[in-house]
Amino acid sequence: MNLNDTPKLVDVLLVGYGPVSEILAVMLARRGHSVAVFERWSERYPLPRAVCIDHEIYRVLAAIGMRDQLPGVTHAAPPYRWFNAEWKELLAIDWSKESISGGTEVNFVHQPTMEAMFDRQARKYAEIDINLGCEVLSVSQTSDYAELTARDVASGEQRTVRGRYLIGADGANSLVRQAIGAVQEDRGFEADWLVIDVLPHEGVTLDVPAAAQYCNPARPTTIVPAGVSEGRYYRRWEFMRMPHETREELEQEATAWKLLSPWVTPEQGQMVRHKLYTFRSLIADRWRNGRLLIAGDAAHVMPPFMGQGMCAGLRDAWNLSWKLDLILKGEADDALLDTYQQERRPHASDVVDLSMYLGKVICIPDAAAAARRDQSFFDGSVTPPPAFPSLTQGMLHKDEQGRPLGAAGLLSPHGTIQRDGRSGRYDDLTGLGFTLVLRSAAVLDAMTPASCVQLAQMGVRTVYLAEDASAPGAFIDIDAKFGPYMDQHELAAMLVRPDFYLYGSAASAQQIAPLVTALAADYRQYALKLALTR
Ligand SMILES: O=C(O)/C=C/c1cccc(O)c1
Repeated sequence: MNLNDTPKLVDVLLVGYGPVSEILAVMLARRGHSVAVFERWSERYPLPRAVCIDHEIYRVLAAIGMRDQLPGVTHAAPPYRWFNAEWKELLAIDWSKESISGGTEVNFVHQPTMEAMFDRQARKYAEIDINLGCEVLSVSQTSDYAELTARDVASGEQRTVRGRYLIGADGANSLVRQAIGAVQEDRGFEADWLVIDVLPHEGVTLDVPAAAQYCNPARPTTIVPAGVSEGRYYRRWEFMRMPHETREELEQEATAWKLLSPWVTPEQGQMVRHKLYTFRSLIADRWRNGRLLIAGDAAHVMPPFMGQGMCAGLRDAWNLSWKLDLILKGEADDALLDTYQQERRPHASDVVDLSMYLGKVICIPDAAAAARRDQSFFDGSVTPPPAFPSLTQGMLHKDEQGRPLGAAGLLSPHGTIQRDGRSGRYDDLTGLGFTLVLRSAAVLDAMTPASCVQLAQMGVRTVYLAEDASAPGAFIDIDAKFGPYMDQHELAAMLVRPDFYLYGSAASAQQIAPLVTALAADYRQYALKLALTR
């Protein structure tokens, strides 16, 4: 394009090309929407940052076309254990246990390898126009479009592009966040840590804890896997900067090897990176202004101890994608996008708090304070960590005070099923729209004809658990993911949204009619015409 062309109009402009942007581009393109991405750097960021994806994100990535690639770039997490200076366990988070989505709670990834996979996926779509080496200089909007001006870093040439929406996934120093007038709320966590990744030499097995926080006040230390690439398993260490140390001292390669020496030596492995990061806790007060939105680190930054930094950003993308899809197709009102911040901000905020809780456990460089912490864990007087959040606001079945009713806002389960003579993952066999999942055929039989008609008009499919999957809508819960979940939450029915969260639930067949009526009211409020089919 040269300078004098009329600015091109695409569906969505994306600023930044990290994992959130890559995945959002794929999510939109696979629904046929045009996307233009602008990224200042012409090379991918070479250093791994995140190392974790949780079960929900694994399910999302599988659902958007990467199911077959994921096993090659992830590995199951071991239990995540927290120790004091004497290696007595303070806290254990079982990341290895079976999750409601199937597979372990957490998987470890080598971020550059996973991002290369995301990039390959994005480049399969003609709908995605990737502009690397193009720095976004300014962002603006009118009532009809969003606009950005970008400068080709190599040639200096500038161009202006328009999109119906513009998403800033442009990192912690987001230009788009400034453009929407958002202010970062600082939750007050700040600590410098040296982050080191090591690739053990071939054939070397290191004698190190599988995944641990070593809460030694003399040197708080993280020891975790760092993913797999081409069959080689990486490891990560993180060392907190002590009050008497300078950042420069800590960042020396010699210092890094000295800190690693109890665990690994140059004879055993290659140090592939070492970099000092300041872990902080920030959340933007505003995630949307008209056609401009932010996602990922632009909207929230958290300490890494819960492994949720990238997951939170990918959740933003997933939440945005089904709403943007409907709006861009003319099947929902733009007001649906208001539910993005309503849903994602409180969730991300709780994850920031949870990450800070963990950060405050380990970031104690004072021996007396650490002894008090240890004692509080041993005598049980410690405040337990907050629970992992669900959705609490937005497009959910709520009471008159705006509180979620029943199981509304929980993440739904996922598993292997049999349906229509085929066995496979539920998402692959059932599709991704609004779906009413019933506990049994008896619940289906007890539904009112009016509810069945309303559901059909809204494009909501109905499926039910059965012993025999020959009837339409019947499926066999092969690995017992759905039945036990529904029994645990006492659900006769759960109404699942396109992003796998429960819009609402019914404890009995009789409660399905008000649930369906509530969904119909939300359909009217957001002018939803038809639910997604795939
Ligand atoms: O994936 C991330 O962003 C961070 C992962 C992680 C996991 C465990 C301990 C840490 O300090 C970081």
